[in-house]
Amino acid sequence: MDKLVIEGGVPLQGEIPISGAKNAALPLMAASLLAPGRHVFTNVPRLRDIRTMERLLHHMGARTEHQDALTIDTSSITRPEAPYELVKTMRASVLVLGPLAARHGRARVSLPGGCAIGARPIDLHLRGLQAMGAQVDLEGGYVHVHCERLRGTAFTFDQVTVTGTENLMMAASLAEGETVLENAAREPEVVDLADYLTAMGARIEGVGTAIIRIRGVESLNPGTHRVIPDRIETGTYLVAAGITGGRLRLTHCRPDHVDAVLRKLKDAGMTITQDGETLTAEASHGPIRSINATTWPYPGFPTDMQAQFMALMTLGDGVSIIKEQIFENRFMHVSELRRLGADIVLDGRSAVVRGVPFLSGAPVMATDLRASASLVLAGLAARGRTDVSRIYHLERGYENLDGKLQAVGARIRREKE
Ligand SMILES: CC(=O)N[C@H]1[C@@H](OP(=O)(O)OP(=O)(O)OC[C@H]2O[C@@H](n3ccc(=O)[nH]c3=O)[C@H](O)[C@@H]2O)O[C@H](CO)[C@@H](O)[C@@H]1O
Ligand SMILES: C=C(OP(=O)(O)O)C(=O)O
Repeated sequence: MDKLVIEGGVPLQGEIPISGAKNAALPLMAASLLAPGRHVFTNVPRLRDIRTMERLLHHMGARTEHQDALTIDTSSITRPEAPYELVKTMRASVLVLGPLAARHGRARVSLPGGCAIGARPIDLHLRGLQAMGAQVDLEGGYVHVHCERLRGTAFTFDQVTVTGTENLMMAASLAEGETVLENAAREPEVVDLADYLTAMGARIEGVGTAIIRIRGVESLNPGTHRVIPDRIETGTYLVAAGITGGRLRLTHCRPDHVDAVLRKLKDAGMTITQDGETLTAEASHGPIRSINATTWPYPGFPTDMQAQFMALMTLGDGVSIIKEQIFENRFMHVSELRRLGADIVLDGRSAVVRGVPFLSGAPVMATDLRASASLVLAGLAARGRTDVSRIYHLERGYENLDGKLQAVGARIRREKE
């Protein structure tokens, strides 16, 4: 297994191209199950999660090829199931549930189980499918879904759920009649999925708002689609500029998708300018200002940026309170950041971060993707050497992280553990 070795203290300078969004590409890949034939996606990042979704689709009988574009041929889906071995490595596998139920009338999908950031149940996905007429049974750790053609329904989510909204939107696209989803997620990845579904022939209104209306159609056709830029990768590299005292130009991004993050980083003293699809971020000339942040569903501050923002706040000039509202246990980075010298106290769903003058390198490891990213950021700023273990988490979600950082001057390399 590889680890990342970072010699910190270099202000990063240069240009980083932003990749396509993992969390947009995964539901798009699942959507390919809705229409037999050849689906073509461009700007798909090369990541472990994308390969896992490919393996899952192969298991069902699809063929895939990832050259410049990712092509998925779903002409022959013979096994509508998602086995535990694949689902356990990637929760987003649950996104195949809606499309399989809608097109095949049956699905057998392993329950994803808990993970490092919280319990993450899928009860709302299942209740939505039941409301559309599906029979849902849990047996042997698997969800079994059976249905004739799904029926449109009115469904209100108790809680905003991104993949839940995506699953039901896909299912409703082929259902009989109209479905109204209330308290739906408004994330850009949901909008990107709706754009592709619409291109396939689906009739969807209200996407990007809390109420989505879907009028089911008899069948959909495969198409071609470009995946939106990754807003979390964008945010992570913005913090990299701020935490190292550097200046980075991020190209191929969607500045409008990172509004809440930009506001917080500007409040913290960074200068960030926008020119079309490029963001230029420069660290604060004085000390980093400590500011508070609370995570919310989009368009609020994203939970997927909480750990990286906390890394920045460890070097703030005062006290920052960071509140996590989405996941009950998304503070696994705190104990590791402390190993680098950070002063953080947890109080329920809040972290109280007292800025310190500097961080010092140390061996660290993390148990989830964004926590690992926060440790890389802290390591880039720390004095001395930081070894970040278990980088398979990072490989789930960051395309060529070490290569992109090396290109802007970071002293970062892979070594065998
Ligand atoms: C592949 C993907 O897109 N992953 C993202 C997606 O995850 P994911 O879609 O799994 O996260 P959700 O939006 O569903 O989770 C939000 C909250 O709702 C709860 N919940 C969710 C579903 C359900 O049936 N019951 C329930 O109680 C969850 O436990 C959590 O507390 O959105 C999260 C929140 O922005 C991000 O952190 C993840 O990166
Ligand atoms: C939590 C994340 O991913 P997943 O939902 O796939 O676990 C993430 O992208 O930060």
